[in-house]
Amino acid sequence: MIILSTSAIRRSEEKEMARGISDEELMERAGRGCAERILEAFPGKKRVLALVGRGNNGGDGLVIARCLALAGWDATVYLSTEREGLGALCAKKLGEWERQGGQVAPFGSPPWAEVDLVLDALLGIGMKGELRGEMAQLVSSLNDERARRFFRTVAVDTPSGLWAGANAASAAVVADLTLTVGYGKDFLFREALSRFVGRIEIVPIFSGREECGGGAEAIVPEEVARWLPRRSAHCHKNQFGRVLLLGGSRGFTGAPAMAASAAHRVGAGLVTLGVREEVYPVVAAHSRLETMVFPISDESLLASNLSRATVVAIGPGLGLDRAAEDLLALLVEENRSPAVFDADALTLFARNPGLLDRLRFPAVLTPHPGEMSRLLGRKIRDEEREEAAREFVERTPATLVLKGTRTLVVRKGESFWYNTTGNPGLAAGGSGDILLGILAGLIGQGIPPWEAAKLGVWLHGRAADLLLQAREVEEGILATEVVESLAGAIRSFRAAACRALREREEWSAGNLAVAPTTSRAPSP
Ligand SMILES: NC(=O)C1=CN([C@@H]2O[C@H](COP(=O)(O)OP(=O)(O)OC[C@H]3O[C@@H](n4cnc5c(N)ncnc54)[C@H](O)[C@@H]3O)[C@@H](O)[C@H]2O)[C@@H](O)CC1
Ligand SMILES: [K+]
Repeated sequence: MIILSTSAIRRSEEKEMARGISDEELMERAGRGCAERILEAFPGKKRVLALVGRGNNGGDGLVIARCLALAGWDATVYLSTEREGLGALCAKKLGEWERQGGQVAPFGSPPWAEVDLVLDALLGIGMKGELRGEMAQLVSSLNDERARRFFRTVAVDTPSGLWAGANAASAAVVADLTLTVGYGKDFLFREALSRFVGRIEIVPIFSGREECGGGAEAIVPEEVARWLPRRSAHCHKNQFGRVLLLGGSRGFTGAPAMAASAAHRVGAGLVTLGVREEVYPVVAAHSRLETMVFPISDESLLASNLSRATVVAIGPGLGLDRAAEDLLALLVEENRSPAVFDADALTLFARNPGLLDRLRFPAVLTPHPGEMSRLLGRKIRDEEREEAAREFVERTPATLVLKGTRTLVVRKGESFWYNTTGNPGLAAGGSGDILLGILAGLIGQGIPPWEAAKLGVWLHGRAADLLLQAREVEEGILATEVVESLAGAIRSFRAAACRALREREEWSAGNLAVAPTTSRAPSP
């Protein structure tokens, strides 16, 4: 899904209106689409407080509140301004809300107590400059209350206070989830602003499609669904690849086994794991029974596994000694299948950059910011991620997966692709090993590395998001649990693809122009 500037999004809105779609219908599409995603992300009946601003962002918030109330949630609206100050469409949606029996909290005192979720529909892309006046105070209270009452905040379109000129020190809403409307908005994907934005979902509202963005794309489920097609009933294990994983040394016995589990769980046909002799018995004993473990020191086993592999992944717990260097050099010379490089393999490339130039097979490199800094020989700040990534891929045909809150996938001549899934629960040991295994498992099945990289980072984050949804705390999400959540992640991109089809069918049937007529008071 393309990522655009605010002004380009405004132009898309104008084009849609030129097709005969009113601004009210766009608001209904936006509000209903957001509500559906909120109901999915926060299961069970919740208490929601919708903070409503004067413009169309506030109008979106009122449509969302209406939909949530109709779904049985306990919804309350708080207006950030006196009623006379509301824009026309926002005032109309407020009228619909009240006719439905919706509650409006008294002006001046937002009822923070006893809410599970706060909806930030104060300001969207109509925001100009840094926050001012009472709005700045309201946003600051919201952030303080979130910190002490532990509710979740969902931002509608943008976290209020963020705009193209914002920086990490700007006054803005801190959201757990941002539901952005239409297309991605460029500033939302900046790593330095990710602490405000949280997870991003894009809620499509335009029937037409912009062909060309500003050189950046968001990885969204309805698109990644294409890259892992349904299996034919007539299939056998060799069609799903032979993954060869190499790593594991003293003190690092879990990493390669976790990577192997992840490869299995995304559907790899066969997974072979080569580890150092000194840890071979330990890794063989605690790996999954499905994984075939062998000691790398057995040269004939290594050679035969290398020749038969449909993908090789190397790095987790590999070590940085002479033996690790030799293994990497051997791989670079002998391998002809696609390969994924992570962890110690990246540090070894940083020490010996000439090796990277000798790759004669498709490669994916998955550095975290520290490893990226090592590869480029200088420290990379959040603001420099894109520039550094571009500089790196100019030198090599490899696909680069630059990890971060907004993991970036890029290769020479292509747009930047930003991941939209994942949560702070992934900030724990083992996450990178799981991602490596996912990527290897997908590539091994014949998915081209460039697509597999985008699909893989999405799946990895989504698996963690499903865990967070079920546990409601980020703390203590284990990498092994993320592996077991991968089936749910696969199901969820298929469900999203179905939803995208249904939304388009509803729009073309033209049944969203007005609010539902069913008058039903929200639950008390
Ligand atoms: N662009 C589109 O295609 C669509 C936009 N929609 C919604 O409409 C929003 C844009 O609506 P509007 O243009 O009405 O603008 P907003 O609702 O984002 O905000 C406009 C108001 O914000 C106030 N404001 C601006 N800068 C401020 C500052 N620095 N400090 C304090 N207050 C400030 C002004 O009083 C202005 O009236 C989008 O973000 C989205 O939520 C949707 O309804 C559907 C379609
Ligand atoms: K907002």
